[in-house]
Amino acid sequence: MEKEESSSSFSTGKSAQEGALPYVPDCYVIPSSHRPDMAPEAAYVPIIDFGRLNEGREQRSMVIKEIGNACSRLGFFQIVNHGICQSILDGALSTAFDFFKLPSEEKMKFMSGDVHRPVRYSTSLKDGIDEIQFWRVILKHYAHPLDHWIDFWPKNPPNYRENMGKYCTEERKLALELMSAITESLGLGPKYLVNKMDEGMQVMAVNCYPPCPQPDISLGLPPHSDYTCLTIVLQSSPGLEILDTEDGSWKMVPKMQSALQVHVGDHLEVLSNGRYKSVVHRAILNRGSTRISLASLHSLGMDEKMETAKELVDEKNPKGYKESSFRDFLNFLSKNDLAEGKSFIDTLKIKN
Ligand SMILES: O=C(O)CCC(=O)C(=O)O
Ligand SMILES: [Fe+2]
Repeated sequence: MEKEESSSSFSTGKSAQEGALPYVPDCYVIPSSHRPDMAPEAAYVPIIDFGRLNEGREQRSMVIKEIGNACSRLGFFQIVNHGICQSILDGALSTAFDFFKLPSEEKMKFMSGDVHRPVRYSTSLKDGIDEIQFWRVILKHYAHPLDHWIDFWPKNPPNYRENMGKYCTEERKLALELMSAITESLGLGPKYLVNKMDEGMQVMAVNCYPPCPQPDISLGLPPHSDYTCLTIVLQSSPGLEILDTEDGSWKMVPKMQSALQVHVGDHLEVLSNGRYKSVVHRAILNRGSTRISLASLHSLGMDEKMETAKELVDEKNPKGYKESSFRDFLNFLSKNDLAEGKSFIDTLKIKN
């Protein structure tokens, strides 16, 4: 595939080795200022024992406090004892690996650059002509309500729908419980968003980062925050970095067996009137092995506007954000390039 020199601030137009990996983007070199440190410092990430939420009032209120602290300090935490059994986690990761190993024709059936498509396969963020390509392939599909979407998912590998379906169902239950805990931590009560979340969207981003010959000059995913209320991620190996807003450095999220990562998304920042900030993150690469991450993106319904909770607005804390929906984000994404540093949350901020 020939690629024109991109106008993106990241692009140098250098080509990847021909023929090594057929689906890998051509143009993956990023400017030196954005290149990853190959020995990054580890992030100090809170680990929350989720099981304690249901172990009586006292334990619950301690966990809620821990979640609130993690959301306001980092916008990120890991959860253990989350109730999803290991065989479901393993099954989802292994079927994702198998999907990406399929012959290219099979995956190409889902290829699309249209961000509004409910199921799509892509070799970069958008497939636009003017953008830097990142070293990632992705299958994205809607996942809730499951019986509405599952028939659109890949039929191959043969266990994809069953394994990924089980995983998505469990993830969603967990997301609802987490959202209840989060609204409680904001003083809004556990039921504040229950109905809207019940009717909300779940998008599964199945990310695959093949081994990269030059991980020191490229990225799997550029810095971004998710548009969501929250995102829950399962990874096969480390590779996620989060931006430490205190010192402006990138820190590697340590891998913890069976843990799930929770990202505060833009819509939660809006709801909380900025008390909780969406976490800026990126994916780095390695030479040796393919990394898979399953990001389950949870938001309100397609056209349901997320607004700032009026309970969190007062004279000292005026409303800081405009309302927006998932569709508003998709429209933003179709016109803007995240790789150029465009950020959805910036478009929502009200200058007081
Ligand atoms: O690969 C990862 O760990 C991060 C994935 C991610 O940020 C996303 O899909 O939005
Ligand atoms: Fe993300």
